[in-house]
Amino acid sequence: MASLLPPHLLSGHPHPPLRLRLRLPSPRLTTRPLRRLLPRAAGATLGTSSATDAAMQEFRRWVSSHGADAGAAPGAVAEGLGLVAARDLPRGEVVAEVPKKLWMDADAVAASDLGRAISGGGGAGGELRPWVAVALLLIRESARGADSPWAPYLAILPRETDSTIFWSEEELLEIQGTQLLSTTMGVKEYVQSEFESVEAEIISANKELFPGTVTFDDFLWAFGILRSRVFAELRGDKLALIPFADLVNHSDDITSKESSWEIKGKGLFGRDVVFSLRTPVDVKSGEQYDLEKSNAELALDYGFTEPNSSRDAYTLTLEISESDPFYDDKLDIAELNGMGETAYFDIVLGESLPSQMLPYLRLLCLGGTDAFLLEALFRNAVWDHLELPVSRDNEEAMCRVIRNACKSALGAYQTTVEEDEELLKSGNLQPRLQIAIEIRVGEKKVLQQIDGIFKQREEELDDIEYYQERRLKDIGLVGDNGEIIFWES
Ligand SMILES: C[S@@+](CC[C@H](N)C(=O)[O-])C[C@H]1O[C@@H](n2cnc3c(N)ncnc32)[C@H](O)[C@@H]1O
Repeated sequence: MASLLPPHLLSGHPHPPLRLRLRLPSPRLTTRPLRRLLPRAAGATLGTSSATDAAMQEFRRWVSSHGADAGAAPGAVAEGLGLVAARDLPRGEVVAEVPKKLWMDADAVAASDLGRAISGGGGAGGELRPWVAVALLLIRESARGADSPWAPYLAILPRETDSTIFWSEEELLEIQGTQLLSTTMGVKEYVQSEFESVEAEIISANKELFPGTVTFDDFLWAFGILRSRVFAELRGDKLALIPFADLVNHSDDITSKESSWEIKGKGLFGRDVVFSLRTPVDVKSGEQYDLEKSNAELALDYGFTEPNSSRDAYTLTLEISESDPFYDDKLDIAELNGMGETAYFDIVLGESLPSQMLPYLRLLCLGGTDAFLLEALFRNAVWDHLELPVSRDNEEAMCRVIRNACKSALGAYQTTVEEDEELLKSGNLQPRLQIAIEIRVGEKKVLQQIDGIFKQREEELDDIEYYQERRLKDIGLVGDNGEIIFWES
């Protein structure tokens, strides 16, 4: 999905070529100018998180008429719209109870004229990915304007968030060199390709459902809405937009991972399905996000970051090169240990390296006189050996390749950590610029941390105990202080 720059190759013999890929940005940005021709529900203001008073009133009425507003009501808050407690709510209190008929999900698609067109048309329509089907429902219902049963909800949806998928080319320049730019471009390319196929197979074949022109930006809007509002656990076929409950904002005070919602039966014989949301803490704010997300993921999905260093992360992508003379053996060993040809390691600021990273790296770098460890004879024990340093050559190659990769990745940023920190200190930054700076400074710090770990390792190369030494000790030929034990004496 993400576009990758050419791999970093470890050249020279006797070590095999090693491929270490850092996800880096595509050289050219291809953002399209924003253009919206799609009709919108009357009364909607489609600016960032701003709904008109009339639209809000209508939405409140709609929510209330379906009995969804249990303990809270929609209101304007610092993060745009949110759920505002109607009274003091103790922990565990129900704040929203949204009946199934309000959800925008696969069942709603199937019951709509869009669903009939998709299934009637046969072919690819019937195999639509759930998110694509719901995205089309959002666009179709927006096109119906006031006739749509979801009109009051559609009218309060933001036109865009600060997610990087909505950034202009100029704004994206602020994250030049970052992994986030690469991911953002990859996501947009993916959405573009999905759009091209639904445009050809569904949109242009059903002009009566999609009057006017549906643009890529409309489709990207729908994708952005889903990405930022769908509850993480409602994936795949269960994907659903739950109006009203999706007004819950993220609060970094909440550390509970407990799910604060459930889908349950209500009414006579429990036949009416509702989405019930509870407060996870004693306050009015709710929580819906995956707390494990890095700042880059928060920026991509929701358009904000958190000033918390444990959210600064960088993903190292390591890969067994197909041109490695030991490719088959290395792949076999990786697979036997639950890994594959490519491995992704998320490195978090202030945390140690993921435990599998060093063994995997040593495996990639294995060659020359160490290649005997790749023989079938060692297959069951080799991973244990890789957990510890194998040889000076191997350990040195591993440090060199990682440090070169860090150096090259760090060279792609336009600013230094110090410059970014100065900018952050100066304050009063536009939200997107603030996000951009926090992301790029965070990534650089993680890269510097990785480089530092391997620099220190390089300095210790002469003092490390390697495989041969451990082996000699194991079989009693070397004493604990490294002296050779002669049985003749
Ligand atoms: C599920 S929606 C919540 C409702 C949203 N505030 C609205 O106006 O429609 C998630 C979006 O709310 C905003 N948001 C939520 N929590 C936030 C926070 N802690 N800081 C900044 N923006 C936040 C972001 O735009 C995010 O994409």
